[in-house]
Amino acid sequence: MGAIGGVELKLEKEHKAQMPAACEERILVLVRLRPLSDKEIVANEVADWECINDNTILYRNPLREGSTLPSAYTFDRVFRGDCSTKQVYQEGAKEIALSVVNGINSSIFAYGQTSSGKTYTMDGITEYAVADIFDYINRHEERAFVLKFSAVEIYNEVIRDLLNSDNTQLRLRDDPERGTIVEKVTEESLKDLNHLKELIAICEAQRRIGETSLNERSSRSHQIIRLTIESSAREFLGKENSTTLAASVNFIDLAGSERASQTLSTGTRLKEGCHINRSLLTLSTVVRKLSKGRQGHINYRDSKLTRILQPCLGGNARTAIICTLSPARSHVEQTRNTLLFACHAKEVATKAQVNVVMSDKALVKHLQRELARLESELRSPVTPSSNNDYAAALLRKKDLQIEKLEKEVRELTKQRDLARSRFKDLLGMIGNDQDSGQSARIDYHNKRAGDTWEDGYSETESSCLADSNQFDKRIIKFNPVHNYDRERRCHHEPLNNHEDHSMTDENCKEVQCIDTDGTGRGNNDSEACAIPNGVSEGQLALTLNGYVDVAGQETMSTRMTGDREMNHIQESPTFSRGWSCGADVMSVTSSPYIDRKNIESTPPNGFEKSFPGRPDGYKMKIPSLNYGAHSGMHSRNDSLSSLGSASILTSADEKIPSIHSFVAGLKKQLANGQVQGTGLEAGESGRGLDPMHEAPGTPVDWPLEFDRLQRAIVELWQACHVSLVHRTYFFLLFKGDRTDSIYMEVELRRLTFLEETFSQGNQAVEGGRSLTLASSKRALRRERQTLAKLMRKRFSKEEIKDLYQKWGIKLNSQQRKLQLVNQLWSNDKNMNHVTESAGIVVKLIRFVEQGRALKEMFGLSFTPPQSRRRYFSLKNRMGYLV
Ligand SMILES: Nc1ncnc2c1ncn2[C@@H]1O[C@H](COP(=O)(O)OP(=O)(O)OP(=O)(O)O)[C@@H](O)[C@H]1O
Repeated sequence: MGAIGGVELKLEKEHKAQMPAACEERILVLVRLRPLSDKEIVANEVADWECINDNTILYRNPLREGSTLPSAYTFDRVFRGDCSTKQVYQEGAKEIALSVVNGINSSIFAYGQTSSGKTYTMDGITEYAVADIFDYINRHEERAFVLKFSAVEIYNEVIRDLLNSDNTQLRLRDDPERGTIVEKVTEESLKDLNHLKELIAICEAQRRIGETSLNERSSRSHQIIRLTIESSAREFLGKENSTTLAASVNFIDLAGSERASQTLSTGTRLKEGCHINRSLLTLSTVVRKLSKGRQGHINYRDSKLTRILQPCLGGNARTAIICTLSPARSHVEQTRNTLLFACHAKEVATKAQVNVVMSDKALVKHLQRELARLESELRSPVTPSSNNDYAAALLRKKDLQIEKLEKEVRELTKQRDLARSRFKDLLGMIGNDQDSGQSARIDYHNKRAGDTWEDGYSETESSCLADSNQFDKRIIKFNPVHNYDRERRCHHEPLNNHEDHSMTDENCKEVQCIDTDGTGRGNNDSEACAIPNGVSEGQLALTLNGYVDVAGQETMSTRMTGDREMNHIQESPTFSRGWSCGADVMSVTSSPYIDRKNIESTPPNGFEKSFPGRPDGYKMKIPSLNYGAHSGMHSRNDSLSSLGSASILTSADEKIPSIHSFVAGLKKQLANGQVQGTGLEAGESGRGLDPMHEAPGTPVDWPLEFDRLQRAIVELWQACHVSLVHRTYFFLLFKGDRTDSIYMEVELRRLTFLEETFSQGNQAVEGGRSLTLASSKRALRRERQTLAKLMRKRFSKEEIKDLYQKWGIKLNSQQRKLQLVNQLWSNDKNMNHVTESAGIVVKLIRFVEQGRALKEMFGLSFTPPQSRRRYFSLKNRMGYLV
């Protein structure tokens, strides 16, 4: 709907009936096979393609029988070589083209390899369509029409006005209402059909054409002819209730994809060919991505062509694509590429709307009416209306959430008190131990390399594990719009050259317009990595770091800043919570479910301003976990905690509210209708209200979503070569509790970022350390070796034998333990395998799950973890620690 200022506009009945507003439909895909050309006949070319009916084209090549490539392709309509352009128009493109007279944007474009017949087809289609448009105009005298004509070409990524003989380069501009527009393009008012023919002749004369060995008159540019039609009912002209239908039809004759080896291009032709192929490549990438749904970043901005065509590809337009083919055997590869493009295109949906422009008067009138309605609603708030009902329902929902939060607060307070009393007991016992001459203080940092823990886990092993997780200890920038459902790339495969936009002229020579294996990606996803407005890098930064409970000091990992502060052990036994950290996490982690626009318009933490109150003097000091190769100081807990605790980096003096004040403030805001995104003002539900349970987009069907997230994470672990210990730890801690969603999303984003970074061949440099795919692989290999060494210590001979049998390892084979460990976590698709692997790793490293306490290492919890060491040494005396 052509909305002006967000106002819904009324349509004239006649037009509304013909095309309901916002109608989603697939792109119409037509395929036109041309006959063999004279040149091809002379060269004794064979026609390998045949249209076997109106919808199917078949590849018949006796030499290729048994080939795994598809031989039949089905489309909305296919046209044989002897079909005329008029037939293609009448039976294919006409309906779409003529939508324009009803106020619906439409586009017809021809796509195909060089010399396949695009210009031949589009010339005819344009002429027939315009003739029909004039015919329509003549038959509808009750309406006044204004026609405007413009034409541009994109030549070597430069836009030129085809109605203007000077070579001025036109620029593209993004208009908030009209989308991408070509600035300063000439628009001629059309008088009649003859005038139009004259203008088309001018365009033809201006367009860049060159000779190649495949086509004497090869179009070296993409041509876009645009006809804009506005119409109003004469009866209402100049009156208040006058409305205008306004739409454009684009006739687009693309330059043809080409292989330099076939066109024998050199010099200028070769350069043109490179530009042509490059922009067609972007077009095919956009179409391919759109064909898989609109998730993720669509790289329209990678070429001028796709920027201009954006509305035709998934926007407000009806679109028909005519794919032209040569039947010649020598072109089979290009023909297949075109058909592949056509297959993707037929999956792309657009959402055309009737575009209605109101006269200023009508608009003012409409706005006045709207204002009056809103005022009257405001004056009588008790009057039941759908809005009020909605608001009431929303408030009820929020009340329930608050109740739930309060319950949680009570529960957490209880846990905190319990922890405090445990802590006191512990201190008492430490005192006793010290009195008796046995220091219970665990000075991890003074442990020497090679020391062995009482559970037999040596420092060397520990350091290996820690080392393998170095990358966990870096700062990660979130990618707020990245969709983790997007297709996974295999890091072992080379990046698809076809999508390397930095290709040289040399490799351009053989570039094909289609990404045939579908694994390629646009190279310009940088935008997707942007940090949402209003979110500081600090807030977005995660540092994966550890938690160490040292000598009975209560510390929290929820604010790992990675700075010097962490080098200290918290002096005071004050127990603190990381609520503001949690709130930050929400603001970041909720984003996979919301679109970029929402992210950008939503403050990272709607509550920060209202709850400034972390108690003065709050300072969390967390012992540094030194993983450095030189330190030689690794503790068991160091390594364990390094494996994946994710916490948000916030500024050291940030204020953290208590949960009570948070809830109280929340209630107050709700009562005042101030809470952002409560839906009262924007019609959206609960954004930012309860970060734990109502994170925007937190799925209703959590078990299903949990399963999906878990699988995505497991796959990414595998793709990023993440430490097995980390995987195990995470996997066992997060078992489907609804509140796990936060941790899972944090992890998912961390991994998505890593994968993205690795796939681009970049290194993640965080916390002063660099991490590459290769270094992760190496670290993982070392970790597997370390785990293999632990096999003997953790399992009995019989158990090991059973494991070998179960995992299909020959009892007399070499390096059996390593073979076994190499199999662990190797199948990211099989959750049974994953569970079994986790079970073995857990035993190897002797983790004991401690529920919430350990979850804290991943960033959010209010319960202090117990020291493993203390657990072992004191458990007999302190049953409640178990
Ligand atoms: N369906 C058809 N029937 C008869 N001749 C055709 C047909 N399609 C194309 N031709 C002829 O094939 C030749 C190449 O066609 P055209 O120039 O339209 O190809 P193109 O795809 O636009 O090429 P390029 O991308 O190089 O501009 C022309 O001589 C044209 O007349």
